[in-house]
Amino acid sequence: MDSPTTETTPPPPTLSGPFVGAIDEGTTSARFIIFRAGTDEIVCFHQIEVESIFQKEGWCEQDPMAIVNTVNECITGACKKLVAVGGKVEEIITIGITNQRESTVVWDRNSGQPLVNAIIWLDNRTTSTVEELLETIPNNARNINYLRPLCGLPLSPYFSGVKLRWLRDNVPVVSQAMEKGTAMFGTIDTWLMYNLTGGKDCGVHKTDVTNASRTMLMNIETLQWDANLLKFFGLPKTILPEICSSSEFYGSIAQGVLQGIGITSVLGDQQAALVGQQCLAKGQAKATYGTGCFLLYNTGPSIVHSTHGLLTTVGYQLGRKAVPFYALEGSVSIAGAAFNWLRDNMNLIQNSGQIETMASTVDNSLDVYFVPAFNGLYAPYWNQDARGVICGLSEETTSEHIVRATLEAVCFQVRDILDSMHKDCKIPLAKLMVDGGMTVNNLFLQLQSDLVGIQVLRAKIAETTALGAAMAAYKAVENRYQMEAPLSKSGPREAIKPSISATDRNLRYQKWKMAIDRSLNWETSTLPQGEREAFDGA
Ligand SMILES: Nc1ncnc2c1ncn2[C@@H]1O[C@H](COP(=O)(O)OP(=O)(O)O)[C@@H](O)[C@H]1O
Ligand SMILES: O=P(O)(O)OC[C@H](O)CO
Repeated sequence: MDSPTTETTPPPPTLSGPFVGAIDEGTTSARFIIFRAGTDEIVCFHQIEVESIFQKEGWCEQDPMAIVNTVNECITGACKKLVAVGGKVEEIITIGITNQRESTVVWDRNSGQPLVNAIIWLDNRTTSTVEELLETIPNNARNINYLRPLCGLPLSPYFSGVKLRWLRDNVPVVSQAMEKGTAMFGTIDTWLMYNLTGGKDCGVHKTDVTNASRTMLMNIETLQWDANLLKFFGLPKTILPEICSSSEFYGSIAQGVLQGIGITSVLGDQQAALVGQQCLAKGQAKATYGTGCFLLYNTGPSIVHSTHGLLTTVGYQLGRKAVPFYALEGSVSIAGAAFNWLRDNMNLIQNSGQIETMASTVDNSLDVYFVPAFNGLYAPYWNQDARGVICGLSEETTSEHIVRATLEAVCFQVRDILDSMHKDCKIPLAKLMVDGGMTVNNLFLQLQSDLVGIQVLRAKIAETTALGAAMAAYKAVENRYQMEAPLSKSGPREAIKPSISATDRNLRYQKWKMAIDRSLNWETSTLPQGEREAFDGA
């Protein structure tokens, strides 16, 4: 007789660790991504958009508590997904943080509550602060590069020190707290870490060298807060976090699903992408295309001071005793953000999925050039008074041409930066590693390769920023981990090669430069004297 069969439910799936988590708090969205440790394999992730608040023209803020709550929701969401695919949260051995840089938070030491909304890096309210600071430069020099030898950066509304000075001058609750010693300052990494490690009760107040290098307050050589820079900006040292390396133990998570797990890396998002792209040797470069676009060129342990409008920044320092690696950076403030504008303000597109389809229906941009200098132009121009222009419109121009010209605008801005990098470093780049939200767009990558005339190599995973933070976090807990070793078994990166002639490329670039000329100094431009008088008299 056959033995009776018993109905059994299949065992739940199992997925063994160890895992490493990475918080990626970007300008547009926050995400928590869980990787299999030491690889680029994403086990699961959870992503939520973060709302920006535009109170006045040129202002851009976010609610600091909303940032913390969104990150906590992402952590909870991703951990649930981990369990659903058979993994165990206890096997997450460590986590890293990567973040939108320069965005500035000030909070109260006693309550742990923010004193104002976070001023986001894109925010342009501080143009007048820059003007006032320029007036204080000796010999009436008004030189935006005056502080470069100390901090590697030009004076610009972009950086946290300028935003902090604006808060000191314009928000009494902040200036009073600074005077009383109850104010605490942090970029988004610091604010998140403070909250994750216990807030007002026991939250740690730390940052890493990459984020600190974007404040204009850190000395680029000593990697410590600089007394002369603090004096220039009129800011007290008591508000500043402790500067640490990018890969070490910062503190443990105080509550929630990850309670007790250590935070062992912090990197600004662009530096994290440099690590995630494994651009770990001098001479390697990457471009990340998200809200903005940022090209980082690894200059190894040497500090290269740009004479062509690039920034000198810390690339990473992977351990307390590790040698810091530096980078030259070309920053473009409006890249993917130009498509948000086409969608939200112009109604030219409904979603980002349409961009490639629309731009592909036309063979070229019909000589339309779009300079999206909404908040001035960053590298290499550093012209805070530039404003956006669209040139070359004709009766034949359609939405499709404008969408295509918007893609090309990002490509031309990258050409501007590559030209500066070539001048500063002398060696032309043979290829460019690319990543970020815009790189899902195949047409865009072809245009990028065509308009700069070099090979473009698409990253194997889109989340290189989070990957860089995960790699640095794992390095802090696993001595044997080699960051240069292959991360995955999948084949080589996809290479996109130029398909237009150098003559065509250069002609189009000259037209771009003409469009740039029309956008520069727009905000402060006035009519020539004679014409103004005629107008006033009319
Ligand atoms: N297919 C696409 N073509 C062009 N741009 C895109 C496409 N998909 C997304 N984007 C742009 O990429 C940006 C989002 O990229 P992401 O890397 O997530 O940004 P961030 O890290 O700044 O939050 C948005 O500004 C969006 O407009
Ligand atoms: O939000 P992203 O990815 O465009 O990055 C923002 C930069 O860190 C600003 O410097």
